[in-house]
Amino acid sequence: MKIIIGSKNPAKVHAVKTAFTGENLIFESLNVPSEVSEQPFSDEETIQGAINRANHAINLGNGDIGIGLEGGVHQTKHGLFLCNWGALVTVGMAPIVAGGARILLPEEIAKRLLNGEELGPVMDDYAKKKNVRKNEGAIGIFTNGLVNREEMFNHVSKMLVGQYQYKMNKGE
Ligand SMILES: O=P(O)(O)OP(=O)(O)OP(=O)(O)OC[C@H]1O[C@@H](n2cnc3c(O)ncnc32)[C@H](O)[C@@H]1O
Repeated sequence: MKIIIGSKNPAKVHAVKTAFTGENLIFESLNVPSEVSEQPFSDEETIQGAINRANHAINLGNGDIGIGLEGGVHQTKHGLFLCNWGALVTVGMAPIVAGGARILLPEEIAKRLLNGEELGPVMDDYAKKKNVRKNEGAIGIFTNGLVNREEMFNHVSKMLVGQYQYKMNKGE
């Protein structure tokens, strides 16, 4: 089975690879467009980005399964939350979607995003590190390393694969 991952971000690629079990699995990772804003600003937009990435991945890579993972933020009356979504697409099935754990972003980060900055560079600046988005992620920084981005996306990926297996077993 050929699984195409719609990103070359190592935190995402490792997260997907370790979510699948079984034999004869071939993985390929491709940079594909999300066709949403560089910084998605709602659950709706972030889900759409994940689905778009999954669709582009399966088509471009000529795979059996396409996976898209997308990071964004979502405004609530309690503040701006980090949100992450994943989508799995395969022929003959509606897209399967799953969401990741979410945490409230500090006010100083939220302000910068509301002023149009992107979370990736803002996190590097805030944490005085390079490529936070490819490593522990904002979730890793703000949970003191207890939950990192790969782990969070691995949970999302397992929820995608598990739902896919359930539907396949039921013959849906
Ligand atoms: O290489 P790709 O797959 O594009 O990965 P990405 O991290 O750049 O892209 P996402 O679409 O997942 O995230 C959208 C934006 O939010 C940033 N972002 C999202 N979650 C983040 C996190 O946990 N830590 C740091 N930046 C994050 C990210 O860097 C982008 O600027």
